[in-house]
Amino acid sequence: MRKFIIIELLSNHRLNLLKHVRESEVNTSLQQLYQLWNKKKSSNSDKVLVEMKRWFRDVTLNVILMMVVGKRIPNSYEGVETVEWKKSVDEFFELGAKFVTADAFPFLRWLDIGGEEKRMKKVSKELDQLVEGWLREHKEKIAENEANSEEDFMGVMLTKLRDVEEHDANTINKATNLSLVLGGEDTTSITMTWALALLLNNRDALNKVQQELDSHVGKDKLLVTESDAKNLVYLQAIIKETLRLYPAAPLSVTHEAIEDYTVNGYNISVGTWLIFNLHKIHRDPHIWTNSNEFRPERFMATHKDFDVRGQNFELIPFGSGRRMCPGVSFALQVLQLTLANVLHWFEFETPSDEAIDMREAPGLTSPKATPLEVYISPRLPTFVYNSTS
Ligand code: HEM
Repeated sequence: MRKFIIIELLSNHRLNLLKHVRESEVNTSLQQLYQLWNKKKSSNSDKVLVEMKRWFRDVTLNVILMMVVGKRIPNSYEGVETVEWKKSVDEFFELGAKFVTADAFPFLRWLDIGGEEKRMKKVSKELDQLVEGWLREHKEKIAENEANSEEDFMGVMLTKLRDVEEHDANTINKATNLSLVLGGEDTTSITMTWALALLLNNRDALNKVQQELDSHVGKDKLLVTESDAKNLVYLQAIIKETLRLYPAAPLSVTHEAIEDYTVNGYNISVGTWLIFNLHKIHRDPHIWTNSNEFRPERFMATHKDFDVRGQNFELIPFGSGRRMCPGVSFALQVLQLTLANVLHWFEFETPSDEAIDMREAPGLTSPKATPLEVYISPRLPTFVYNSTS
């Protein structure tokens, strides 16, 4: 399934073919944000308060949903949540990060202390019903018009799994598409939320990236394209520094040893769970000077040749090796394109010019975590927003 996903969806070749989806979704979301600003601005102030965490989440979800199941969701950053199933997704992540007694003491599992297993079963059912609905719609669409069947990944999978027994084919299709939505949405949008929060606390870096945009793109051009974004080296350094300080999966994904082996002098026996503390590795003071500070410049000087694709073990926000994140290229494209555009289109300010308390974790998706509410105002001349290209 990993190979299939990479070949059919996440390879550089496939991603290039889907460039228009990313550019169009980012453009639509920016237009909506601009319209929101236009509607809410007052005669005494051109600043409008927006919940950017929700905006980042909506744009990421729309890019992924369009590619995977050919769907979009309505905006939620204007106030109320518009899609009921996001609550199930939030609960999924909350439960995934929870310490469950039975993980450490399996013999206590039958007691389900804290009731987490019961909640997990409930969430799993809700998410299954969601993706079941998408699958049903796809089948109905194909029954009406076979020609449209391969417009998105779920459609491609339906064709490829034609010869597999129906119950198994449905399970494989639902599980694969759900794992893509769950694996890609939260991680990518959290990283953008952290990046903006870090930039708001480091105004020099914010000014510098906007200057880079002005010199490479120019204030008379509305949309930053993916080919423009490739040349924004300071923005890329900001993304790496954000992924270093706030890896979206700080403890990565738990691995289980499938055989006995020795690593670095430690004997690991079969069945052992291995949890990678990426947060700690990324802040190792022996590797990173001023390891807790946000210094994107390090990726243009001392760590110029470091990338995040699993080759430099000191920086592995996407993991490394044969189970590393297959969505790395796609995630980097979405991060670069969305951040480049939103920083090009708008000025940002925190309410009452206060620094954001990073311990309050604006990046977390949990409904209890702090939203990232900031003032936005346009930074390009009005005629540019009114132009269509
Ligand atoms: C900033 C964005 C992202 C980060 C930081 C991230 C990070 C990770 C990490 C740390 C792992 C575990 C690697 C390991 O087990 O060693 C992982 C696995 C995975 N990621 Fe991502 N990811 C991101 C975006 C995405 C996207 C956009 C997708 C798909 C559209 C995706 C799909 C997956 C899948 C399917 C796996 C499981 C792979 C396997 O078990 O073989 N991720 N990701």
